[in-house]
Amino acid sequence: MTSKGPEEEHPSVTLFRQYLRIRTVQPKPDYGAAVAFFEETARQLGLGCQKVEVAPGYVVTVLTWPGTNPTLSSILLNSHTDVVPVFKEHWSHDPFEAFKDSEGYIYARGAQDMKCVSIQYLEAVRRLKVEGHRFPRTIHMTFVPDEEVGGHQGMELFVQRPEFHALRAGFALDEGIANPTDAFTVFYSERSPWWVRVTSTGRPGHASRFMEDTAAEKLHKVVNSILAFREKEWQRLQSNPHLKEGSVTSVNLTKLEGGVAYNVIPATMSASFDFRVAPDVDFKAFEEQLQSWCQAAGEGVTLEFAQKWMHPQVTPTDDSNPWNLTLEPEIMPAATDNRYIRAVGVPALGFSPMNRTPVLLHDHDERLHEAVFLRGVDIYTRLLPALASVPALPSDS
Ligand SMILES: CSCC[C@H](NC=O)C(=O)O
Ligand SMILES: [Zn+2]
Ligand SMILES: [Zn+2]
Repeated sequence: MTSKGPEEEHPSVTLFRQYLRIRTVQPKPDYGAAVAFFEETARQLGLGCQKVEVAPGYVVTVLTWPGTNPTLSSILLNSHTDVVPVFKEHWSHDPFEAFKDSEGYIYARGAQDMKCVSIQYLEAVRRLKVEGHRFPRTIHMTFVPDEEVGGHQGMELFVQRPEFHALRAGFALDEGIANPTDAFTVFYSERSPWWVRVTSTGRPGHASRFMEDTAAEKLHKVVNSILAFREKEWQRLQSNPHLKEGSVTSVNLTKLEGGVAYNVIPATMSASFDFRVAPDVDFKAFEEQLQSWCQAAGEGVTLEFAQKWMHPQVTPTDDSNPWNLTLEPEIMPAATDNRYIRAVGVPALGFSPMNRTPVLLHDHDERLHEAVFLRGVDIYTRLLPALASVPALPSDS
């Protein structure tokens, strides 16, 4: 892959790098600067711009390119504006400088997840508008806050608002994940996040004694049961080449809490788990399984949910592939705002046009090659006319 010198950088790459420099990093994202950036871009592109404050300080920016047939439902292009924190000392370059190396790799938090996609949507629309096109269906681009921490102050609230329903979205696109091969991955469903805290209570006392019924022993049993389940799912994934990561249920032990001193047996200890439940799992039976592992550990072991998504949806896909790209349909291993969009009945796919790219979302040295970025703009420039020209469907009336 070749790249141009800085003096002849493609303007779409320059805009991408400008956006990457806005510090929308959790836990204190500069959302004001991002909203101002999209307002200014809307002005330049001649697009309608609406701001919807879904919670105090949490604004969804909607940029609209009206279609020629207002009776048709619209195409929704969604992207989140926040990015995850960095461990700066592990980066080769400042993650908020959008440094481009001599080969053309752009280093920045958000380069893959998912500031690239936001700018690709905008640049594809810019090109199509400059070329004088109009399409029957309206294209809305939504730029939403808060995805990286669960979307509770972002898309989860937005889909319940009258402003969302007024968009009349008939089909949506949101983020996917890079693919290191020549193929592009398209996500048609997601695993459901269940965040579970198991709390064990037992007899306290002097830690020099063989006390019976301690919180730690019982917690240990539950941890063992859950980690044995993890191993079973891992083996199932490893042994079947047809299964992808999103098709099995994953779990990780992510927190252990409790205790006050070396020589005091604590009365309470807890373990927190991040489960990602595959869409074909019987949720009721799975919850009962969790409960029975707690009961089997002994008295006083309970569980609570900090997050429990119960509406897994699958967006139907068929073999028609108007994009002429090699596509690999998969279930998203992580959770994105697409789950909220699908839950209100809008078919949605997760797609970030990055092939031949290592998966670096949330990682150190997150980066994207400018040529891959620009090819993504080309892809949307071909995809959007196809989507926005789909003739009337039964669901449109
Ligand atoms: C479950 S709410 C958190 C959402 C988050 N999304 C992206 O990484 C995730 O952990 O999948
Ligand atoms: Zn993301
Ligand atoms: Zn993310």
